[in-house]
Amino acid sequence: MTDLLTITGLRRDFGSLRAVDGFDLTLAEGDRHALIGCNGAGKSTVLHMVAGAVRPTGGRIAFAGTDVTRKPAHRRSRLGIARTFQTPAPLDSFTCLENLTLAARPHDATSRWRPSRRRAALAERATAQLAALNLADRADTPASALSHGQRRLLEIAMALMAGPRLLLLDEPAAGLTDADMARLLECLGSLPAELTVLLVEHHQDVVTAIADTVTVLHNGRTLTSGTPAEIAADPQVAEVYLGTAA
Ligand SMILES: Nc1ncnc2c1ncn2[C@@H]1O[C@H](COP(=O)(O)OP(=O)(O)OP(=O)(O)O)[C@@H](O)[C@H]1O
Repeated sequence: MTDLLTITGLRRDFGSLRAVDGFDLTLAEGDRHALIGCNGAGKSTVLHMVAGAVRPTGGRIAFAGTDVTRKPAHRRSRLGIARTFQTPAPLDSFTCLENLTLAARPHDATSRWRPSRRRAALAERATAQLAALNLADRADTPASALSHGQRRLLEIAMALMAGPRLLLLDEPAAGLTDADMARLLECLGSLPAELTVLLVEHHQDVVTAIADTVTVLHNGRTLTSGTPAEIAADPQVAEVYLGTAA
């Protein structure tokens, strides 16, 4: 497998606070990696820097052989990086189908087609994406009428409409009911094998189900990394979560 994402010495200061302090990570095509750690460890800041929403203070991010450290979010998105947010962000007054076709527009490879053919092709892809996430019966429902769990799934579907190579998921399981969690796990379990996923998540069940490898962040630095089973058995990690680590 070739490396898709290489993060080297990544740093971010907010005033005098060093939120991310020399973070390294390499992901190959198809890797499923989780970032875990206590509140304020720096997980979301790493994700924001990979997405291009927060500018690093130092370090380098390379994606598919291109240095993207200073590239704006929309350029990274065109290169194949898609993300979801801690709070789902679909457009409330638009239907699920409309949200999906809008999400695909900037990445639409059919732009030279006649408008009617183009619309039909996009709608077909969007319908297939909704079906893949068990939302087929919600195609014409406004996003505002969805449950919190369905909005999370819709947001993932929107990210997938861009045809990404790297999917960044920021706490996809936050606030979900058990039933919604089961749907989310099903959805994440059926993502294309070649799609690389970098996940920030507090729910251990989700991390164990999705991730092959895990990095534990503590005070902006990597405390340790390993398989979910290795991390679950690591006493250092337990210390961090119990608040007894330095
Ligand atoms: N825009 C910002 N301005 C100032 N400080 C920030 C900003 N964003 C994050 N921080 C600080 O940086 C540190 C890391 O925050 P971050 O959100 O990355 O942590 P996290 O590990 O994702 O936490 P959580 O699990 O609570 O989401 C925290 O101390 C946070 O308060």
